[in-house]
Amino acid sequence: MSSLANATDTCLSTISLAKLIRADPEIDKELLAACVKVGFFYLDCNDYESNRIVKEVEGLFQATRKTYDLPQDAKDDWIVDKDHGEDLPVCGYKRSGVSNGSVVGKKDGFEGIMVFEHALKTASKEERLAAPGPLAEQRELLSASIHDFHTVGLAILSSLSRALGLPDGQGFEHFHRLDEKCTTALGLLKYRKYTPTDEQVGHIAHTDAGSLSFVFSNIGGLQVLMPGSEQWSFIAPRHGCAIVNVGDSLQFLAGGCLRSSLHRVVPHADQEREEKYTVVYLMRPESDAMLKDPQGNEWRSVDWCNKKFAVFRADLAEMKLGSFLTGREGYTGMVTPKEIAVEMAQVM
Ligand SMILES: O=C(O)CCC(=O)C(=O)O
Ligand SMILES: [Fe+2]
Repeated sequence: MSSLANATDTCLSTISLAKLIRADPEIDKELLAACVKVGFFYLDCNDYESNRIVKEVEGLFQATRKTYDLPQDAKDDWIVDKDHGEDLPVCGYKRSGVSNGSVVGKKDGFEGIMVFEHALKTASKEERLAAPGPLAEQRELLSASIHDFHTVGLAILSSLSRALGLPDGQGFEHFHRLDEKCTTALGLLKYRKYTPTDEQVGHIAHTDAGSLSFVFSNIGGLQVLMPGSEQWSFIAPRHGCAIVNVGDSLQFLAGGCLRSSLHRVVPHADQEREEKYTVVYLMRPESDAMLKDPQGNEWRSVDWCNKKFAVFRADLAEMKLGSFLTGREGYTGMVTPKEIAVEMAQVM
């Protein structure tokens, strides 16, 4: 269906974080337009508080690289392969290749670590953080950056609520109160270097379960299916900018008027030379927030997240049932190895 052969870098709106935090009136309209049309935008963090977030993200990349350089055994100690119960661990790890990937017949090509916001906040300060060494050593950085991302997320949610004219007290931010129990997590991902014979490649096409995702990567590979087309386009990483997207929960809270966009990660020419690392803040509503999907079914926020994870882990036949994964009935948005070969040959 889709062809990588025509894939190009897409052009997204850029929102200034400094203006957003100042609640500049222009921003409300710009942000709403971006979230209605594409559901993806760049958030330029370079102009905010002497680059605080940019520096934090650099620190997180360093800690991520160190963590993935640990021996496999040390990472396996943190494996989590089950639903989010009521009490989340501080940290969970998944190996590469445990789910379906973005290429037909291949498994996923990334290792992932999730650091859960609520568990991190409530963890005993007297004890060492229950996380791999390089992350436990960076507890302050993890806490500070997660706090900053939450603040930025609330500013986006308030801006969208203003732009939509939601009554006072009913804005999206009220479903994301600081300190309430939630499945919000900081994801630290490492994608394998790409070789055509590798059986583990990319990240399957999906919409995000939560409200807002903030993605930072060293190299390309992330693609969005542009609304109203069958064209997948690369979203190039930009220094100091988060690539922000709307997830299912916010789409549901907004009654469908904000777009939870379909995206995936496929090999990019840069990935033949180096591994792709991603730092992603996955902001999700409070666990007890109630959501209504497009079919009118009601979900507790935590149950919607768990449903998505179960689909991620399922075999292909089960994945295709319903529209949980991609928002489209039976659609998996996979590419063929041939399409990748054509794309790579064009770029070289
Ligand atoms: O690694 C990326 O570029 C995207 C990651 C992503 O889509 C996710 O974690 O939900
Ligand atoms: Fe995603």
